[in-house]
Amino acid sequence: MKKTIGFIGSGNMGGAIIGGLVGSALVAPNQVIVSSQDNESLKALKEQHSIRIAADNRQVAAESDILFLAVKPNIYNVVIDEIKTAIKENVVVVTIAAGKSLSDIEERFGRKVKVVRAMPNTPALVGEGMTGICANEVVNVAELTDVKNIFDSFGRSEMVAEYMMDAVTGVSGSSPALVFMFIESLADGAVRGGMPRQQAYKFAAQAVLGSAKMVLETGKHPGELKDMVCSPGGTTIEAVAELEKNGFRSAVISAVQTTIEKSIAMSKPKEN
Ligand SMILES: NC(=O)C1=CN([C@@H]2O[C@H](COP(=O)(O)OP(=O)(O)OC[C@H]3O[C@@H](n4cnc5c(N)ncnc54)[C@H](OP(=O)(O)O)[C@@H]3O)[C@@H](O)[C@H]2O)C=CC1
Ligand SMILES: O=C(O)[C@@H]1CCC=N1
Repeated sequence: MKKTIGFIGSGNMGGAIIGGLVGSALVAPNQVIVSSQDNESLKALKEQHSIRIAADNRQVAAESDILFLAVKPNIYNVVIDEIKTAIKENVVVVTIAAGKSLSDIEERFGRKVKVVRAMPNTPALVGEGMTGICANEVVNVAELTDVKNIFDSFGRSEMVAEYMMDAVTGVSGSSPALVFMFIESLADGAVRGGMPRQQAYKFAAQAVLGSAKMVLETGKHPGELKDMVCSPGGTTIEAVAELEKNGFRSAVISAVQTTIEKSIAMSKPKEN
């Protein structure tokens, strides 16, 4: 890809996308330009990935063909107000903010800019991201393909209707936090059984990684894969019964539902 890819914001998600993108070799490091308020993270990104650091947000806006807004949702309006007179005529703006709709972004720019709305996740950093994507009608097929290729370069992505973006936020945007809690809990259980902690994290994480791969690669229903682990009268069914007793599935469903509700609440208009 010959385009310049810009990032405003170099925090957890911006940093993960930059790391994944540069690692994938889809673009050369000097095609990536970043600005942020956080000089420490900019320095670290430059040292690690040899990308270009801009003097300010307007420089990134002026040079980018594809411009990622990777700041917190409550900073979007400030950043858009700052850059809206600096962007290139045909720039594709990519928003990754929870609860920011395509029309929120268009309205703030005050004109029909090309906008792609994406919900990625931090596993992008290790090439295993999952991203839901939608776009407004002025983004053409070639532009959308370029943006999708960026997300595909560090994992998987799928086009979804915009109304599904709140569910995407729950099931893959936020869910890594829940999975990390699950891994931590599995490891705590193993530590309780006498395993050294670092070793327990490795065993737990590899079990989760392998289980996820089985879902993706066998195409079998997760319930069938669970049944394959549960020997009659064995150890696993004891754990399954214990989790059911404690409302595990219901707790996870409610947790995802709360992220969806929060994402919807965040999209309600507020001034800043
Ligand atoms: N974290 C995640 O897992 C995911 C996050 N997202 C979305 O990504 C976006 C960023 O989240 P996340 O990376 O976690 O947040 P972070 O706070 O980690 O990163 C935001 C970055 O923007 C910088 N920043 C703040 N104000 C400005 C400004 N005016 N101009 C330029 N840079 C600025 C921050 O600097 P400083 O730290 O100095 O304030 C920081 O580097 C959010 O909109 C979020 O909804 C989407 C999917 C997953
Ligand atoms: O917690 C958040 O709001 C962001 C969006 C999805 C993951 N992190």
